[in-house]
Amino acid sequence: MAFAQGAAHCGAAVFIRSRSTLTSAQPVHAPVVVWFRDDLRLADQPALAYAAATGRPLICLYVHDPQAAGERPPGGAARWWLHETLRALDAALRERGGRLLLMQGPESEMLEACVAASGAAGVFWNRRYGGNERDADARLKARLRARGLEAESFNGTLLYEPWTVLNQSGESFQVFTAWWRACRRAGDPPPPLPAPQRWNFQSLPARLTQCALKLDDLGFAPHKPDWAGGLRETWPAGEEAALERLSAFFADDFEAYADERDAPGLAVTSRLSPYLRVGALSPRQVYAALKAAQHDVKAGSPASRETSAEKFSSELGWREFCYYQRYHYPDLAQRNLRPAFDAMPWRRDARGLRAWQRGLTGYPFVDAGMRELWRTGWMHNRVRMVTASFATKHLLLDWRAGEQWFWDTLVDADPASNPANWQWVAGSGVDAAPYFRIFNPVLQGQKFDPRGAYIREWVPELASLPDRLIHQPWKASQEDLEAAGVRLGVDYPLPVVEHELARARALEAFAKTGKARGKPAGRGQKESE
Ligand SMILES: Cc1cc2nc3c(=O)[nH]c(=O)nc-3n(C[C@H](O)[C@H](O)[C@H](O)COP(=O)(O)OP(=O)(O)OC[C@H]3O[C@@H](n4cnc5c(N)ncnc54)[C@H](O)[C@@H]3O)c2cc1C
Repeated sequence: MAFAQGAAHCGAAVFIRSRSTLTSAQPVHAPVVVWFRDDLRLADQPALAYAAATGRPLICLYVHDPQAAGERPPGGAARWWLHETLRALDAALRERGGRLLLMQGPESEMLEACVAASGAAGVFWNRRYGGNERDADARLKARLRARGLEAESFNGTLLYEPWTVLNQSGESFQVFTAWWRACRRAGDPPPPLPAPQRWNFQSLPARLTQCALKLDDLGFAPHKPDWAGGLRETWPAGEEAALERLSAFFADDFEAYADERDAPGLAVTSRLSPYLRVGALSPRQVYAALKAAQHDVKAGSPASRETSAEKFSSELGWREFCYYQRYHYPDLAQRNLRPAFDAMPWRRDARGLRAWQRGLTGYPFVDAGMRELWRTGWMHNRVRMVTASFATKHLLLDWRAGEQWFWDTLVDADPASNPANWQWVAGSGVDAAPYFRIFNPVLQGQKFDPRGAYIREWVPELASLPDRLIHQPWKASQEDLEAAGVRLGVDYPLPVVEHELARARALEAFAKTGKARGKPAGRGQKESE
């Protein structure tokens, strides 16, 4: 903490000393600043491409602001992932003769300090979509422009800007299918931009290097204890790793995607979400790869390619729709989008919450998911739905409690996709699953993991149970349990709640919310900065 304060102070001092240079005309050799945020890559990075095209020397900046624009700071797993991705970006820039300048402190103060100390002629960034972030970016852009600097923002995160797709009344869409159809009618997004061919970096003045931090100083990586072993084994970081994952998915798994994407034990989904989250990869790059695969005869039969392409592009669509919601409902992570849910009698159940978090609910499919999450920082989508349903319906926990746990433990924890999906599962969101659709965790497991491969991997204490019992060990006879070496209630818990009772309790609670189904109230349509 002392270090952070020191860095902030250092930045402010530089800013004040150099303020006068900002008002004069910028000399031709003045550098430009690329402010990296959720776009930690070199290719299809519109702000970087624009900056490089000016021909001016580049300063590549990343600012860690623990309270960035009043938004929620990243959770533990996301911080580790950010650390690794920043390291990879810095290495990529160094290979090209530059570096990533790291600063810590209030972000607009740090940015203006960087501008002042370097005499920069312009600042370029890709947009963010949180309400506070957009307001902060708009203010910053106005301040920089008022001082005669060029300040420009770009779309580096989405296929379709959220204010461009509205219904016939000029309002935001509430239903995914109608919204996605409208997006598709708008045509394909532009193709991805290549990484700059020529690199010209500004050598950093001493005033700036004094304020620069080392990556380890940000404190993103765990030390004592180092709990990130499972994350490290699972996720190679950076743009190169992201592009490899992208190619591997389309070469190996794409054809099976439509049929097998719901089976967590088969691992055919792309696993691109962590890379998309930090922008090591852009959605336009993914979309372009999808289009190429659709026409690639090596990617399977035409029919399977078509259905896989349809499914996969609609999943990318869901990502976009989550951002659309974040844009139109800036308090997506805090407020029930359907006000009727304000009357929901959520339970305060610390024991239940803890059992769920630790993967000890007694429902093997749920527990496998929660343990996969804890170990790898990721969970398969089907299992995310089942575990979130279990938390909000079987345990009647407020969706915000579950969302917060995912926020802390997911490497892909996303300010749009996480709350939007939690509200979808809970029933409180836009175009949400009806609350009365309550997943049966046993049937879900039997359907999507029929041989129990996924459970055997993540709940090894049950590995020797036969397939017919692995989803419901409480139905096993004493003989079966002994043969499998399981002592129920000792090696593995009995269910924390009985399914039918939990279901009835959830429906009764839901009835208390009344039938009111108000239209979610959003904020006006205004472009992002
Ligand atoms: C309760 C819950 C919480 C979630 N939290 C997050 C989160 O914090 N961050 C996150 O990226 N995703 C989240 N998701 C969505 C989804 O589970 C993940 O995006 C997906 O599992 C990532 O795996 P993949 O890359 O292999 O997906 P694929 O099936 O290969 O899909 C390709 C891409 O499409 C996007 N996508 C797929 N499904 C969804 C979806 N339902 N919503 C939004 N985008 C989607 C992702 O960017 C994904 O990488 C959540 C889902 C649920 C049910």
